[in-house]
Amino acid sequence: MPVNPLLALFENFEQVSNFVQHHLSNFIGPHLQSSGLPGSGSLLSISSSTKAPLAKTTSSVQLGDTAVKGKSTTPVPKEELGRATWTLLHTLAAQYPDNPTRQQKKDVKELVQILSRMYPCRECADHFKDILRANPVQTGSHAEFSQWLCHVHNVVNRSLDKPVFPCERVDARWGKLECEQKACEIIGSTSLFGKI
Ligand SMILES: Cc1cc2nc3c(=O)[nH]c(=O)nc-3n(C[C@H](O)[C@H](O)[C@H](O)COP(=O)(O)OP(=O)(O)OC[C@H]3O[C@@H](n4cnc5c(N)ncnc54)[C@H](O)[C@@H]3O)c2cc1C
Repeated sequence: MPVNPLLALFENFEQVSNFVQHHLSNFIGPHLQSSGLPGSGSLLSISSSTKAPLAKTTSSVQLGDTAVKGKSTTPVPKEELGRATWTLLHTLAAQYPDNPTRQQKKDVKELVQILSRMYPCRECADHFKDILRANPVQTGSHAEFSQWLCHVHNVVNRSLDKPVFPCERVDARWGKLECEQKACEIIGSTSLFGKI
């Protein structure tokens, strides 16, 4: 029986997506979905355009023999993707421990490298690769990682003629998630599992 090439494409996409989700879940933990992000309307926000409309969805899209329910039909704008990605990275940095384990340092480095290869905006990914070459990721502690991230975000800001963010205020802008009983603590934290 002939194989539908679209099905093969979807299977590949699903594998990549699962891989990225697996890496991200190492940092965010299983409770992110039920938590709100703090500070999204913060006074320290330097952007005036944070309310991009969400991509439209349809209840059912016909693709050959396959019905894909609830999938987005509108491409995500570069700006929206950027805001979502920075939110993920800064929130992760806010939760990154003062004394990370070796595994956590390795994971965060890998995550950043994977982003620079797989970020779904080619121009941005290539730009980010150059930035990483000049600014290797700093993972020694919460302060190191969040300041490094603020710095590289500012490098991108400058290249886009956006205002530079004052990095001494990064902890005020990007707080930790509010979760009961340390439920948002990233997996592998020294306090939960001991040092690796
Ligand atoms: C890795 C990466 C590379 C990108 N490269 C490109 C590119 O080459 N070309 C392109 O057009 N777009 C690129 N983008 C998208 C771009 O950076 C913005 O996300 C997008 O233009 C939307 O900008 P924004 O003004 O809404 O705020 P964003 O830059 O998305 O920032 C979101 C919020 O973060 C806060 N913030 C801003 N700067 C900092 C900082 N330094 N530290 C901490 N918090 C801060 C502000 O409150 C701001 O509202 C890239 C995004 C990422 C994640």
